[in-house]
Amino acid sequence: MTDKWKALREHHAQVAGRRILTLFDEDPGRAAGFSVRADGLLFDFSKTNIDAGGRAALIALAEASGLAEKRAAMFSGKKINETEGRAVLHVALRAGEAHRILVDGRDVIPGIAETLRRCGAFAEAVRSGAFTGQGERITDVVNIGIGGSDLGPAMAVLALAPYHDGPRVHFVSNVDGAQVHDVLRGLNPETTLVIVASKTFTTIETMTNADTVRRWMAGRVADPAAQFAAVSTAADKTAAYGIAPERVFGFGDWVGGRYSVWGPIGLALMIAIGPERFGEFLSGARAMDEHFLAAPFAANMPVALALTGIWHNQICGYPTRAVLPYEQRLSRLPAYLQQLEMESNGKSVALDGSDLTVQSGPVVWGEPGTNGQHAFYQLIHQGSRVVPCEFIVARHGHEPDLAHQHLLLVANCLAQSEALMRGRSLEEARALMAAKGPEGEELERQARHRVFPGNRPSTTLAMEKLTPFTLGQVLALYEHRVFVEGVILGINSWDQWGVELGKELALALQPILEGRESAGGKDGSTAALVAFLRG
Ligand SMILES: O=P(O)(O)OC[C@H]1O[C@](O)(CO)[C@@H](O)[C@@H]1O
Repeated sequence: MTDKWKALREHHAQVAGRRILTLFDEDPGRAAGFSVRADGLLFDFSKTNIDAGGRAALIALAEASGLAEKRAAMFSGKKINETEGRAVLHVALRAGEAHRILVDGRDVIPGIAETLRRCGAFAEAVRSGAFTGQGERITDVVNIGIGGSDLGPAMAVLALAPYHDGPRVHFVSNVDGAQVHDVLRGLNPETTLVIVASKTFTTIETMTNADTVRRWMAGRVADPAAQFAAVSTAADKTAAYGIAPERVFGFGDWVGGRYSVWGPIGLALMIAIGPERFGEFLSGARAMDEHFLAAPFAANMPVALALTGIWHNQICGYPTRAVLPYEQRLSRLPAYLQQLEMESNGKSVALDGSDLTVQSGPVVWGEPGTNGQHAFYQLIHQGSRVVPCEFIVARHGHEPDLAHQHLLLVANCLAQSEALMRGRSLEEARALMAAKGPEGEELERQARHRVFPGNRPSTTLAMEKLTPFTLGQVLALYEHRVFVEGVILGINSWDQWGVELGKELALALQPILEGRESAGGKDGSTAALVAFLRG
């Protein structure tokens, strides 16, 4: 463990248990001092136990990790994905044509621009009815993909529902046939466009679902392949699958699946909201990239979000963090962030192959408010574990005639972070109960149940309104947060070897479940479950 980590731990030992509220008494300017603004976004981390000394120690840790150099390396196309020998260039997908980024001596920007133009033209053709498949205007689009080839576009289509003016868009990801069955029910094969989205074009769930949908279509249309498009890095495999090259949209292996919504994996979103709005989504991300590159660490939003994460997880030892959007249309954001954060930073081996000496990245979970308030907030307020909460809220909704409901939503969001910090003391609980009647031991017993320990940290990310631009900003903010945390932990955030073993074992279990092979070599539990579940 380096001196910087030790310094942080020592600082934490001195301030642990201190009431966050006292920091506001000591520093009336705390709310402004411990928040960061960027292009209309406000990130407030003042309701945490980070003080000036803690922030300085966190920034020193970030500086010592080589963050500035690694950030420059990522943006310039260096092969920072060391275990796979790849550059990491999702930022190139939104950089704009004025840039030049070399990978293996070749500028990747012209290819990206060309693919974006092709996607835009195809999306427009589908939206306008110029693309008719085999006869009729497309009414429904089915995106088949999983992980990064599903979560990004599925989350964003939902988030940007007010801008949705294209055909209906559906998503199939799970190998559970129930999902594809339910999605296809009610769709007309003659007016359905299928997008097979898979970076590798080998993922078993996606290819199995694609086969199922192709069979469904073949029952009604002469040439199902004419209504299939593909998004993939594997042009040879999409061709072998029979998808015409003019409907295949590629991207480089330097875009990780969970970072790929900005390119052709976003095609379903582009069809839903149109290329122009999609361009605004990219502009929002680009604005966050520029901020991330230019702002000093102390005023840098992704750095502040990441350092708050490091403080809570690796220093305070809180093993999870909750993402709580007070925005129903962001209901898939926690799932999206689960993949982004946990597939990126859920690793306990450092870049040099040694074991990490600190905790790997945290468990990320969440649900939109106010729904979560009526489900799991009980534990957040009174459970024995501390869960740092990340609130997300917008000043305005999209429904002016329901502004009173939006105001209630905002009030709830602010009330929760206030309640988490402030809590309710035993004395306050006693006074509350005394007014209701019980006395003596009964009053004491009842009061204890109504105590809130408080002093529970939270952050709030606030925006004007959830638009394509602000959604782009928010997603890029979280991407860069993951990057900064990964650099500080000294891990490779860009691979995902941890998903491989289960895939291999599932393949080996198929013939056993079919009864073609014996469960002989399996452990007792797996063999018994096979016996129970076999056909
Ligand atoms: O786009 P593909 O190649 O089908 O992969 C889907 C997902 O599977 C994973 O590789 C994990 O299994 C993710 O990283 C990825 O987003």
